[in-house]
Amino acid sequence: MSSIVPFTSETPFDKVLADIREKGWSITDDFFSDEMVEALMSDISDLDNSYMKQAGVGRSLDHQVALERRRDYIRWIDPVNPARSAFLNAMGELRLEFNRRLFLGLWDYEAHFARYEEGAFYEKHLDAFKGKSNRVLSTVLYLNENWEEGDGGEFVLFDENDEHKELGRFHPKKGRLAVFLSEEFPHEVLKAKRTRHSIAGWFRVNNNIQNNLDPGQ
Ligand SMILES: O=C(O)CCC(=O)C(=O)O
Ligand SMILES: [Fe+2]
Repeated sequence: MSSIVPFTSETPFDKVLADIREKGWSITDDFFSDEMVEALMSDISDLDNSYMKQAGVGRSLDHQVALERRRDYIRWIDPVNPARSAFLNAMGELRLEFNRRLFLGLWDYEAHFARYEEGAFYEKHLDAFKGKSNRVLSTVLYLNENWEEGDGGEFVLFDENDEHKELGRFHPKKGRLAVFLSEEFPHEVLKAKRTRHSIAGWFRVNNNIQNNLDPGQ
């Protein structure tokens, strides 16, 4: 076990759970302790692009790199050091809370670091298509110190019933956590004007689609 204290609040999950129950999405600042977010940021900052891969779109055999649609570098997270272990454990606790209090039956959680270099973006998309994916809830934790107006890279969330109606634009600022229903909410990442770091993740159910447990992308 690591010695990183993940949360500062005594009741870290309440707001996220209430938001998801009421509207299906949540933006929460300071969900994790500064210590946790800073450990994750220093971890990803040390990763050279050559240890990451150009992200693609589509799953499994349909998977392809599509630079006109997204331009981030990713690295999947395994519990190989204290920061990554603490993060996966904390998200595991959140998973259990979702199951206890909202009966979502979430089976596991997968996540990757993402790096958007200057000029990178991710066009509007859904993280899961109905009946085609095990992804139920998407999460994005932002790691960037001092993100300012003009730095671009906003996360834009759209209405579940009208993909042209914006629900909000959010800076990818340090410690901010976005959570939303993967099949319901279109979203995009606007062009970043400086390097932008985050951790994107998905809580999944075990639908056993085509005898495959949703292979990582
Ligand atoms: O980084 C973000 O704000 C969103 C990333 C995203 O939509 C994804 O990786 O699927
Ligand atoms: Fe997404």
